[in-house]
Amino acid sequence: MNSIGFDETRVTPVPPRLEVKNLMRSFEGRTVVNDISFAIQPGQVTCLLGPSGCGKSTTLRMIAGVEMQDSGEIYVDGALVCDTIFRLPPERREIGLMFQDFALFPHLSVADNVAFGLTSGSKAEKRARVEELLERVDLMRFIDGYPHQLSGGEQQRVALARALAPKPKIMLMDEPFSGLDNRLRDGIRDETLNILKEQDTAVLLVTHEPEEAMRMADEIALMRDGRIVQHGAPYNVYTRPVDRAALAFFSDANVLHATVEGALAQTPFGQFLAPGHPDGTMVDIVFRPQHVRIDFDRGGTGPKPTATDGTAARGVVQRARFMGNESLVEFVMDYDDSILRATVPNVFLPKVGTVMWLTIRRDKCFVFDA
Ligand SMILES: Nc1ncnc2c1ncn2[C@@H]1O[C@H](COP(=O)(O)OP(=O)(O)OP(=O)(O)O)[C@@H](O)[C@H]1O
Repeated sequence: MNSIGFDETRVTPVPPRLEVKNLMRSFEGRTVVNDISFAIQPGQVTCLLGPSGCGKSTTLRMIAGVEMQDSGEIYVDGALVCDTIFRLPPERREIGLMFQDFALFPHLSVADNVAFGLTSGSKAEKRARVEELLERVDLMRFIDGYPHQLSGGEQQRVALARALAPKPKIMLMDEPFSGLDNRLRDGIRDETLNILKEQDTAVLLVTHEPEEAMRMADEIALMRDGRIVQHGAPYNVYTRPVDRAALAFFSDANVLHATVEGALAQTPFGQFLAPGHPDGTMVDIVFRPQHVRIDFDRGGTGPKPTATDGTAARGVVQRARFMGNESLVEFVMDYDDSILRATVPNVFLPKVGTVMWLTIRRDKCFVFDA
């Protein structure tokens, strides 16, 4: 009982719109989806992000009902949709699908394509729903046209309208924007997201592109070898990676190798705290190129050591490239001839062979078991 006499323990929690529990799937003795669990709320976008072959599409196909799991359960609004005994057919799951090849029916008009999934309602009601959706995706002028008369982006918007027509509770999207050219993609991504949020649809988006996941997701589930290795808000997944591979999936990564002595790792950039790593173990100190600071050589010395940046180490410019918003400078380091990369905002293109001193932002480094 709380202070206003309300018994919070008797409130039934609202179940997630989509919940999957312990999904498993093997092909020919190889486990490709390994104990996947997650939940998505209405209006929330979760991205399954991972390299090719890690099991993203298989997970999505099991939720859609076109692939059967070996074990595990799928729930929609708290109701069981599929386990190893019970299986609701795909068309009764109230799930919409969008894929890269959005496969509109070429012989059907735009209106008939959008109406395709509408099974109930009178002819007039169906027509009204089609018009409402085509208005929403700004394609009313094409209502009587055919797919071949539309650009890739317009076809994609028709596919979205078609998927939304039966008012699905959940939208499953498998790399839906990868067939579009860059100029179109950002606009269509944002517009699609606005519409799905507006309709309170729970969205599961599969992608192998970190930028797409960061741009679209409320939550990212990072997958590797059939497992979710990290799950959280994009900011947390990016800034607190669980391991070196998770960090390197989002950006270029520099690595220093060191051995731990007395909970400290000694490196050419000074000491790093390595709590929890026993003495004698090898660790990788990993950091992104944007967290490397560059200083000019001052008669054979670099900047003085500081608590935040540690000791400077000397390197020689091997390559410098202008990348648009930033410049990428590659150094061969004096201490072991390894390569370190630094990015600098705007234009900074030092000549090959220039001697410089590098320091690393200590608070942006991660110490992982090697
Ligand atoms: N029907 C099948 N029979 C045999 N192996 C399969 C089958 N479907 C998928 N696989 C294998 O399962 C693994 C995971 O495939 P899946 O399509 O889920 O990966 P993905 O992460 O979506 O990759 P991509 O981004 O390339 O589509 C792959 O190695 C694939 O070859």
